[in-house]
Amino acid sequence: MTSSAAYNFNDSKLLWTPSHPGHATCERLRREINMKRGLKLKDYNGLHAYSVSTYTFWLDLWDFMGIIASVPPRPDQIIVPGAIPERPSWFPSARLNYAENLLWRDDSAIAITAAYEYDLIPTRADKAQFSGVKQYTFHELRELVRIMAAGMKRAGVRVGDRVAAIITNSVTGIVIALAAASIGAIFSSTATDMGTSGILDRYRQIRPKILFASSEAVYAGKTINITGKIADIESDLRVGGHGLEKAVVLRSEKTGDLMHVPNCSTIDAFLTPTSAAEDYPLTFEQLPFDHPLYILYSSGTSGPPKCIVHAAGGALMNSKKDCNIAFGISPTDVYFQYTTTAWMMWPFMLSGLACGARIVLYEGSPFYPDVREYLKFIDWAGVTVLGTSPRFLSELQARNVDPLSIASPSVPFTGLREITVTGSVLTAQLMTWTHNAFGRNLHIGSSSGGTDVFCAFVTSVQSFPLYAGELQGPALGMAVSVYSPSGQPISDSSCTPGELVITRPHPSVPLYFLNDTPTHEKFVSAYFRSFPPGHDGVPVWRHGDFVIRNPATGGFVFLGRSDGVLNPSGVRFGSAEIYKLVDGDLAGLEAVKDVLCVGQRRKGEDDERVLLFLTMKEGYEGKLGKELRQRIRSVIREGLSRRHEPAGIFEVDDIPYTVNGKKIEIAVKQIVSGIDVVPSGTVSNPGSFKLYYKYRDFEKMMKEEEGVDMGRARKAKAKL
Ligand SMILES: CC(=O)CC(=O)O
Repeated sequence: MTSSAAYNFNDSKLLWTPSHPGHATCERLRREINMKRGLKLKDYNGLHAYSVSTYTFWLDLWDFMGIIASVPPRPDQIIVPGAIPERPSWFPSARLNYAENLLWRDDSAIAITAAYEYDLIPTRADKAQFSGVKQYTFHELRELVRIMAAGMKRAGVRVGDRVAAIITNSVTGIVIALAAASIGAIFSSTATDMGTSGILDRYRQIRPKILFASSEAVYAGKTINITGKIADIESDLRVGGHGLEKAVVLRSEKTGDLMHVPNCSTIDAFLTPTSAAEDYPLTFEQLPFDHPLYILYSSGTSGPPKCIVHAAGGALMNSKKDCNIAFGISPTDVYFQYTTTAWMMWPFMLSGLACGARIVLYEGSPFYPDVREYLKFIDWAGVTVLGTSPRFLSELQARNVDPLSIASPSVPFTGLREITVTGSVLTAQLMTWTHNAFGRNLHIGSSSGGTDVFCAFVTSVQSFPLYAGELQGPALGMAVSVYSPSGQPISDSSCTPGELVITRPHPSVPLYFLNDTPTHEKFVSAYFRSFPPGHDGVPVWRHGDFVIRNPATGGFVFLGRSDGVLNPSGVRFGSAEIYKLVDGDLAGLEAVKDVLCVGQRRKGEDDERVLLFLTMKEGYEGKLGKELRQRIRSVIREGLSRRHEPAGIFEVDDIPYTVNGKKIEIAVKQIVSGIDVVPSGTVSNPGSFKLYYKYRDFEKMMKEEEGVDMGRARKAKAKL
C-alpha cells in the first residue's frame, strides 16, 4: 500500500505583505474584466477561477496586454480543434507578428543593457566603473533588427525556415532572434559552452538553413576561442547533409575583431548590402497565432533531446502574462534574468521588451571576477526585477555574502522590488535568507513551469501575502490541479502531495515535437498519457512535478520531480523535503555543501531505499563521520519521520547538474538502481555520473563508507 506522508505546514511563515494590493497589475486586470463583463470577481482567486472557466479570458488578456495584431481575434474563434487532438488551435483568424510585439517602442530610452563578466573587472581608478557595459536604445534595437533581417532576406530566409545560433547572451542574439521572427522564420539557440555533440544532437534534428555563431565562450575568467568547434559543426550540418546553407561568424565581443572560420561568412559581409535596393526596411510578416516561433529542447539527461516547437502567439501571450501580470513588469522596470541562451528563460525574458521594459543581459559567471562586483552591477544597472535561481542564492548564503553591505553604500538596491526565482525548488529557509539579505520590502516570487510550456504554471501573486517556501498561486489561465497516482483530484484540505496536472488547454502548449511519428506519439505520451481525460473529455497534462497545496494560504510547495519521488516502505515523499532539512547551515550542518537524495530500487528487492549523497564544504572534505551521519539522520527523523531516514549517507566529490542549474536526480536514481546512463550535452558536469555506479553495491559501500555490515545487521534484526 502507498500512502503519502501528511505534510507539515507549520513553517509557513508570513514573509511579506503587499503594501498596496490594489496597485498590483493582476488587480487592474480583475477590475477591467469586472467592468467589461459585468462581473464581481473579488480577488485573485476569483480572477483565476474566471480565467479557467471560460476561454474568453484569453480575449480579455489580449486586450489588457495590448497585443498588436493586423487582424484581431474573432470572439467566436478563440479555440478550435487542431491537427493533434490534444493540442487545439488558438485564435485561428488572428494575424500578428511576435517581433512587432517586442519592438513596439521606437524611442531613445534604453532597451538593453548588456554586460560580459570581464566588463565587471574594476579598471583604472580614473575610469568610471562598468564603462565597458553596452547600452542600446529601443530605436537602435529596431535598427539593428532591420539590418539583420535585411541580411537574412538577402540570404533567402523565408517564412518557416530555421535559423539557429550558437551564441552568448548578447544583444546580437536578441537581434538575430527578432530578425528571424520578423520574417516568420523559426529560431533556436544554444550556449557557446555546449559541446559539439550536444549542439549537433540538436541542430541535426532541426536542420537550420542558416547558422550564426559567436567565436568565443566566456566563463569564469576564461575567454575561449571556439572557432574550431564552429568549423566542425558547420561542416557536419552542411557537408553532412543536414540542410545548412550558410554559416555566419560574429565579431569577437571582447576585442571587436572580425573572426574568420573556413566556409563561413563574416558578420560584416553578411550585413553589407550590395546595393541600396537590397537594404530592406523593417517589416513584420503577419502570421497566424499558431505560427511556429521557437524550438526549445527537453533537458533529457540521456539520449538526444526532444525538439519542442512553440507557437508565436502562445509564447508571446503566456510569457508576457507572466512578466506583466505575475512580476508586474511595466515600461518603468529594468528586468534582469540571469540565463544562458540554452535555457527557456532566455526567450522568456525577451517578453520584458514586450512590456516596454529595459532588459539586462549578462554573459559569464556571476562569481567572476567577484560576486560582489556582480551585485554592484545589478545595483548600478538599476535592476527592479531580478530573475535568479536557488543555486545562486544558496551559493551567496554559503559564502556569507551580504548584498546590502556591498551595493552603493547609501541606499543599496534602491529600485529592486522583486526577485523572481526559478530552476529548482526554493526552500523556505533560502527564501527567508534572501528576504533578509536583500532587504525586507522585496517580494520574492518563486515560479515553476518550464521549457515545455514557455511559461509558469504556478507563480507570484503580487496582491497576496507571501509565505516562506511557497509559490503563491496558480498562474492565470492555468487550470492547475493535484492528482493522486490513480488520477483522482486531491483536495487541498487533505494536506496530501501528488502530481501537478493541468486540466485545460492554454495557448502555449507546444505545437508538436519535430521528428515525431505521424500520430505525434512522442508528444502525446510525453504529456497526456499518464491520466485519462477529465470528465469533460479534455486531456490532462502531467508535468512531472510532485507538489502540495497549503489549504490555509492557497500557496504551493514543490517537493521535487515526481519521477524522483521517494517511496520507502510505501511512504511517498519528495526529495525537497529532505533538502529543506539538510540544507547547509540549518541544524548545525555547516559542513554540508550540497545534497542529492534519490531512491534505489534493485532487482529482486520489493522496497526502495533512500540514499543521500553529500558534497562537503572546503576544509570538511573527507570528514563525513559517524557523528555527522547521526546528526543528519536525527534531523530527518525529527523533521519528518523515522521512515524518511536515508538507508545510506555517502560523501561524493560532485553532484550532477544540468547546464541550467537543475540537480539531476533521475539519472542518478537509474544509475544506482542498475541502469547505465550516458550523459547528454545537457549535463554540465558529465564526469560526475561515474561517481555513482559503485553505489549499486549498496552493502559493499555501506561497509566501506559507513562501516556497517548490512548482512550482519539484517541477521541481528531477524533474531529480534
Ligand atoms: C519557469 C521555469 O520553470 C523555468 C525552469 O525551471 O526551467
